[in-house]
Amino acid sequence: MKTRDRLRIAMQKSGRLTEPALDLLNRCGLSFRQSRDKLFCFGEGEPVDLLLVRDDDIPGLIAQGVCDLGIVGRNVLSEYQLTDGREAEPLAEWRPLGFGRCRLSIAVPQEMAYEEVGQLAGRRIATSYPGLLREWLRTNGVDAGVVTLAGSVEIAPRLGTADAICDLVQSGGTLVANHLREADVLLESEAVLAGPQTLPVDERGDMIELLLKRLDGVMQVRESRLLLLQTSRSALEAVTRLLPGGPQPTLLPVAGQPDQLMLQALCAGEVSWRQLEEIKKAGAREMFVLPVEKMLA
Ligand SMILES: Nc1ncnc2c1ncn2[C@@H]1O[C@H](COP(=O)(O)OP(=O)(O)OP(=O)(O)O)[C@@H](O)[C@H]1O
Ligand SMILES: O=P(O)(O)OC[C@H]1O[C@H](OP(=O)(O)OP(=O)(O)O)[C@H](O)[C@@H]1O
Ligand SMILES: [Mg+2]
Repeated sequence: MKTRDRLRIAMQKSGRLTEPALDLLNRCGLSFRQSRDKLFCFGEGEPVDLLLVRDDDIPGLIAQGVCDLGIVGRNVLSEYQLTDGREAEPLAEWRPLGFGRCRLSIAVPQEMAYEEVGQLAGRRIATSYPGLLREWLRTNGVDAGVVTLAGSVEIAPRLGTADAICDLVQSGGTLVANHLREADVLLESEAVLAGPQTLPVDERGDMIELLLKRLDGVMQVRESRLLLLQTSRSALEAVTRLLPGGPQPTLLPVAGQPDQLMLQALCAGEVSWRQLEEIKKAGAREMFVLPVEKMLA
């Protein structure tokens, strides 16, 4: 295949992962002009374009070299490796992306007793993930029937076409609505940045490295908060002891108030109202919690 000089990333055209994936790429400094047919988006600043496709097609497009990277659920990537991509070189999960979190689980009718996986022996399990299900049954030494369905898997037990299902669960609402309960978890999933094991040794490889660095920065600051407060020097020790984890705070003098200090601390996660109230009780005032937009260490 002719090598391309622009990086091409595959992502879901329309679905749960579309918005958060675009948002993440924007935060990495990438912006796109959408083409009229909406299948191809031309990157405006950097030489990075998007291909908008069904999520199921993403691993195959990477394996064929049509795209260099893809944003796809781990569930879809793993299923591909165990089925259509069995013969191909395995793809790599370059980064977990922290959205599209769900799990692939076995669910059984509410009235069915389920203590352990052995009870599935001889039963029929409906799923859209036959590769992952067969692999899990094999590692657990259970011989069960696998009924492959493209969708609406949760209705199969009621229709009598299966005894249990293996499907994605997030809140559990779909299971409850269908009188099913979660019995076992096969896979914890989230959206991942997928790509080949080895990066191309050209400008695209350099661009991928740059993108991974920006992505790491974005992921790091996403949860971070900058805490600003004022404290007297005498209360400094008590206030510092209560600060949420993170690097050492920075202290700045306050003009005209020699006994006062301005403290600036980067916190690894949310700062709750309760934490703020405790820090205030220890002697701090003028407190601000700010989201962090970009960070370059
Ligand atoms: N209820 C959920 N909550 C959170 N993430 C989910 C949920 N269901 C699925 N996901 C994740 O989001 C991915 C995309 O889900 P979506 O329902 O949009 O896919 P789809 O219907 O297969 O779309 P496509 O038309 O692209 O094939 C799933 O593969 C999974 O990784
Ligand atoms: O545990 P829950 O929060 O209910 O989420 C789980 C449901 O979400 C997904 O379906 P989706 O809503 O995308 O519908 P679809 O697969 O029928 O398009 C998945 O296939 C489950 O059915
Ligand atoms: Mg799909």
